[in-house]
Amino acid sequence: MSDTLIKVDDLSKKFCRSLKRSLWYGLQDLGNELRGQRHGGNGELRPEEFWAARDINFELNRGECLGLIGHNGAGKTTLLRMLNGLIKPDQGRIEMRGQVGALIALGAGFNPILTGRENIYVNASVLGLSKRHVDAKLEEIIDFAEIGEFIDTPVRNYSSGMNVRLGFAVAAVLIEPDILFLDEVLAVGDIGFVIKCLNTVRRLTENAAVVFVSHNMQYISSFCTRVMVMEHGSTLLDSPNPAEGIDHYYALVKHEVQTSGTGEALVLGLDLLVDGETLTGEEPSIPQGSSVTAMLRVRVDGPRRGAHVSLFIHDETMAPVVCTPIYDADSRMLCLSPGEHHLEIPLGIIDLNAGKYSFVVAIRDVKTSISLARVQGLRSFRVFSERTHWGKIVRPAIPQSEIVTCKQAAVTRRC
Ligand SMILES: Nc1ncnc2c1ncn2[C@@H]1O[C@H](COP(=O)(O)OP(=O)(O)OP(=O)(O)O)[C@@H](O)[C@H]1O
Repeated sequence: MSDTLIKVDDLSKKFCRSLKRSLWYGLQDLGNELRGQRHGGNGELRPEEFWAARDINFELNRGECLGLIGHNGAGKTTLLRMLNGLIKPDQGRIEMRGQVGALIALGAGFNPILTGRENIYVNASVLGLSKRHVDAKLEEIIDFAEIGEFIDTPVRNYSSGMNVRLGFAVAAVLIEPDILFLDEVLAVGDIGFVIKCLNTVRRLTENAAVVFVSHNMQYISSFCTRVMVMEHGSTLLDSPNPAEGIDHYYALVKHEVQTSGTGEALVLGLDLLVDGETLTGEEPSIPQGSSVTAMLRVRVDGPRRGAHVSLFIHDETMAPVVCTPIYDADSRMLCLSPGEHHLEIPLGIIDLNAGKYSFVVAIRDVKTSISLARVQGLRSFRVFSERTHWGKIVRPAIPQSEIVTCKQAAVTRRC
């Protein structure tokens, strides 16, 4: 039988862009509430108001981890704040069962003038936990947070990383929650702490319902059993297949085509052949492991000495991941003479991690290396796979028969 811990029905929250108006509306709403009326019941917006979250519905069972993804301002934190009771919804219902732990933004609800130790006790008493319970867990919390003697320093003197360490330790170790909300908390931790947190999230998810907000698709892919994609406060997709949710999210990322250089060369077009077929559509999905050929058309108007051309693949943050310098038959950089050129460039097997990518074409003067044309954000595409792995390149699975076991090494380790 399913063990539903969170049930959300038609949840909506609106905000006002103008502070002055928002204060006035707040007073109006208070007056209405005192008279037993509730503003927004029929879903209307007053001037300068907008829906930060709109008609959100989901149920989450014990053992499930829901990943919330979407652009900045999509409404993820607003949803989490409503779930955690930090802000009141304008419409809809939330039902939750069990102890809730939450780490939303960096705050974690700590009082800056109290020490870490004092904050642990205050947090515990707010949650109705006894002093005995905290005493028994205190060392474990301090150990987990790895903040040593800083436990007796006021929290206002903590670095953002220390704040998160203590917040995570309280949420995970002290509370042992049935429901856990995590909002981008791992963004400021160092790698050692992040790995520890991720292992803890995995352990907690076995026995809790977790809602996890992150812009890191590797985290989402590794830990979430479901993904909800949000845009402008609404749910675009709620999928039990994280790979589908992540691919949908990448489809929302727009790569602007930008051109620079002296203008003495032009990129006329770039088509992709995937497993021998020309790829159509504005932003196609290429299954990981496909064989891809780039068909590049360029025109060089000058200089007479010729031009070199390079092709790069950039990821969704525009960081370069693949560089393809183009050589001639003598293994020298291909030199394009003035005129129009059609180049067929085999890129081989696409072993990129699932994600969104685009091409950059750079054409440079052979002699001076001055950029004649550089086009970026060209022919964006998505690589699709059932799993978003860690790292940029995913090597093909190695059959077990090819893995050599080194017995000597095993003996050495035992010693
Ligand atoms: N207290 C507030 N008053 C007015 N507008 C707000 C308030 N809190 C959030 N917003 C607005 O609501 C929208 C949703 O914000 P929210 O923080 O939920 O987005 P998000 O998806 O968590 O974004 P990010 O990925 O940047 O954290 C944004 O336009 C934001 O500016």
